[in-house]
Amino acid sequence: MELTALRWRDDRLELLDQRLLPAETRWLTLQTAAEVAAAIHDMVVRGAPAIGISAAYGVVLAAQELGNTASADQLAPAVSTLAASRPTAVNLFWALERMQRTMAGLHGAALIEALTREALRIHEDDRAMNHRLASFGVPLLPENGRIYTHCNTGALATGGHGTALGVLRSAWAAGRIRGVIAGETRPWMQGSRLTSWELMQDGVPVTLVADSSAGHLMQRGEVQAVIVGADRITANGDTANKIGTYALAVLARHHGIPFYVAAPLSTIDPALASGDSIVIEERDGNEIRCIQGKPIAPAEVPVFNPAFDVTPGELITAIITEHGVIRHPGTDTMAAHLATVNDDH
Ligand SMILES: CSC[C@H]1O[C@H](OP(=O)(O)O)[C@H](O)[C@@H]1O
Repeated sequence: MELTALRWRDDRLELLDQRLLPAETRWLTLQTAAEVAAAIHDMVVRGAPAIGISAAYGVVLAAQELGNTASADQLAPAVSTLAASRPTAVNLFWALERMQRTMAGLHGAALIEALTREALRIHEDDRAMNHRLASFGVPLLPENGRIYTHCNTGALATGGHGTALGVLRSAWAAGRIRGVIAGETRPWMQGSRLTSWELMQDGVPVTLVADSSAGHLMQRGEVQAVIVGADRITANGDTANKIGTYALAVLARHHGIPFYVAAPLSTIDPALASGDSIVIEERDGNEIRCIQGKPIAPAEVPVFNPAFDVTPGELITAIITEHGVIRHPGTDTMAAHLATVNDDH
């Protein structure tokens, strides 16, 4: 059975609590929009697409609570609560906007039914889209290469299969690559706790490494390409992704190694001209002072804990979406890609 981070069952949202993986598999059942917003903020569920899908179901839960009084106006507070859960991944706001467009002219049971259909569509579309995205990404990877990836961009971060990790899953299944190197991804350890766990379940050869060894591995010729996900891509191809991504892009450029970003169209934010405008989430300092709640630093030491950084488009070899490949990301190539999408839809 395909691994999933979330499921909609009996009109309730069930989330796999990713804070406990890989030691414990525990599902939480959520009944309100406020519970979903808290789960997103606390990273019970994380990953840009998975955050958007969860927020969409959060709107359905809010509408169910309102019942016959459900309307766009009545749902506005719940939408605002969900929108405030995390600031960087644009998929959250994209999904909420799709749900708001669905509300037009509907009330009560009809509104609840329409919102439920839309949330399920967002969920199913994401899983199908990841497989299409992977089909464009696999041919880009060096044959028999070992590919470095950062953070977690798999089934646990999306509606299923994954973005960057979806490309790697499909590449392994196609016999294209010989394995994956997963960076542990401090401080939240998505690489060690989630990516290595996902890949081992699928029998994909994975080697877990400390983030700090990435340059050494590239210098020794152990890495043939890097592929990562994204949380927000601006009109000129600048890409916000998990903290540490920018350093990997600089290292890859220095060593002449291709650097790919895999992300759905819902992660592209053409309203922002460049990465300078992206809000970078700062998280609690104890995520760095502690590991799994155990102190590894003085309790009062000042901490700076940005959850993301921005990689300039000129350091990215190509951005892979479900619609194709954007080589040499920049304002013109991004606009051309989006134009072909509009032409096809
Ligand atoms: C396809 S997931 C995209 C993105 O989300 C992750 O961040 P977080 O775990 O904090 O939600 C990471 O940046 C992934 O690359």
